[in-house]
Amino acid sequence: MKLSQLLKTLRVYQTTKDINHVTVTGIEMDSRQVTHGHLFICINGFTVDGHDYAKQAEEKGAAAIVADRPLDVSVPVILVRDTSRTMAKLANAYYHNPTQKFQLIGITGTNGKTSTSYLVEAIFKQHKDKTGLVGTIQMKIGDKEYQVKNTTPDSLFLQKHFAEMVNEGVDTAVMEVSSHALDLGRVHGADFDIAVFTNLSQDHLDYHKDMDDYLRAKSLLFAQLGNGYDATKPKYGIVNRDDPYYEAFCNSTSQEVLTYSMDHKGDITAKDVKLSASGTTFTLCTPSGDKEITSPLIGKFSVYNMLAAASAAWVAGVDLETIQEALSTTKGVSGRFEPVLAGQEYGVIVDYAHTPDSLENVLETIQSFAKKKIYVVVGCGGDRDRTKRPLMAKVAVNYATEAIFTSDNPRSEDPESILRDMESGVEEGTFKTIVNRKEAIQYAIEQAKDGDVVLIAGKGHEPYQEINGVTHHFDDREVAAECINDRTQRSYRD
Ligand SMILES: CC(=O)N[C@H]1[C@@H](OP(=O)(O)OP(=O)(O)OC[C@H]2O[C@@H](n3ccc(=O)[nH]c3=O)[C@H](O)[C@@H]2O)O[C@H](CO)[C@@H](O)[C@@H]1O[C@H](C)C(=O)N[C@@H](C)C(=O)N[C@H](CCC(=O)O)C(=O)O
Ligand SMILES: Nc1ncnc2c1ncn2[C@@H]1O[C@H](COP(=O)(O)OP(=O)(O)OP(=O)(O)O)[C@@H](O)[C@H]1O
Ligand SMILES: N[C@H](CCC[C@H](N)C(=O)O)C(=O)O
Ligand SMILES: [Mg+2]
Repeated sequence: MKLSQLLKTLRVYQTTKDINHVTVTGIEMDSRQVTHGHLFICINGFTVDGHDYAKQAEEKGAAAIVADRPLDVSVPVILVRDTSRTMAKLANAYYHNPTQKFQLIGITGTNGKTSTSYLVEAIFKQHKDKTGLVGTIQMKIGDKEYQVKNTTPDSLFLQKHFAEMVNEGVDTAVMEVSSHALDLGRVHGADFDIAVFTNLSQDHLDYHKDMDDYLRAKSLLFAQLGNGYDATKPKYGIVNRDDPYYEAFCNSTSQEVLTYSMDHKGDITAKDVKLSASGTTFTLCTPSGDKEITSPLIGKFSVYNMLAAASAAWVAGVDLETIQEALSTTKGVSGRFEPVLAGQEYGVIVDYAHTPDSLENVLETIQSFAKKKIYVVVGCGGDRDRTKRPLMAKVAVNYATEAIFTSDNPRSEDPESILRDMESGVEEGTFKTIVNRKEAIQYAIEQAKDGDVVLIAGKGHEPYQEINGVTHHFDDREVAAECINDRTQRSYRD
């Protein structure tokens, strides 16, 4: 593509050299990936400054470089104010505005994004759409799966894969939109048709200054709904009416908003909700009629996720029978309230709860059906929100018969000091600390008796544990199954 053509998408920029004859063969933000003819964009990151790699990009064949300051290179430099946002604009233009060519549903909120996204995917699959999905666990185009590093990847990765979705004939894509992504402009230029808000509670206060700042970032998804695109195309915001922050989301968009609710009046609601250890039934009430839903998903929070997904589908025009069929047959997502079944007589559940609110939701659910004792194995991630640590510890102690504090992903932090932060939220003598996660899981499983439940929280689907910058293979489900089998074998021998 001619660079001058690509730059038409920017209003304010300067070039250090004539660019009329420059053609670019791709856009790259990582100098190590640059090949001949690429346009290299310098991003000032959290770890290093991409401007320091401009020379390397030139040596590797970059045809031009986008920067926010003059550089000592001989290829043309395009000077802009904000290279991150410019990258989103350029990527969008380079891949020919892919998100205008299919329906895009964005989901934001503290908890439930991944769970809701798979429900949305299931409904649109049932509707015979070809689907795309971007989120914490993976990216999918149809049934093809791709690994992702971030819940919401950078704009370059996103636009490139949105273009692939167009080529693969995707009709509807659903994606999780993290607060980091919104704040850093990773979804800048993505043309969302429907924006869904699940809920807001404390998380990520390492990155965001305070809850107001976190809310501001989250609400950007609603703020960008329909901005700068074809005004005749309907856009909708979908908001959880029962969340204390619902008004802020309603007020963040100029588009029409629909609410879903269990406890208030809403456009889409759930009535006669029956929760049990084996699943959930409720009546889905919509402006176009009611449907009985019988779902294998467990817990009140799952009803919220189903309401959010049903609302997005309903507003997109999916018929109620299709929504009913999909919700009734869709099983849980990997690592979300996932039972470990190894023939034991006590329950073992692996769950991705890593915030105070999600931990409380999951424990409330377990408490409602647990016949006897509840053991909770939980830790908190290193290099992340420290202030949620004592709160998570408190929730665990409040609900558990025995709470076992352990390591999650300590990352670069000292595991012991993360545990001290957790312990500061609870009284001495109300918990046990076992730093090694495997030993903590083993301990809980050894205690459990017939009818008890062991919750292993925080890591869900993650197949690794990051300790001191090194990533080791570690899967809570595998470790739990090993511990159960080990105990069973010993009991045969005794
Ligand atoms: C804090 C944060 O968001 N960091 C993201 C950021 O990394 P960074 O700023 O450290 O990047 P950097 O290493 O400083 O590099 C800066 C620039 O120099 C370039 N570079 C670097 C080295 C080199 O040799 N040559 C070169 O050109 C890099 O390609 C980059 O363009 O940019 C990277 C590329 O897009 C991201 O993968 C990375 O996410 C890291 C892995 C991360 O953990 N992010 C978390 C906090 C996050 O974003 N989480 C949310 C989910 C939260 C939720 O649960 O809701 C998410 O959406 O994933
Ligand atoms: N609607 C909900 N409200 C509260 N907690 C929920 C809800 N849905 C799921 N959870 C709990 O939160 C955990 C994480 O769920 P999920 O992965 O769907 O959230 P997420 O928003 O994608 O999280 P992340 O920000 O880490 O990507 C689940 O394992 C469950 O414990
Ligand atoms: N998306 C979340 C994942 C947390 C998972 C938990 N296991 C941890 O490592 O803290 C985050 O980046 O905060
Ligand atoms: Mg997620």
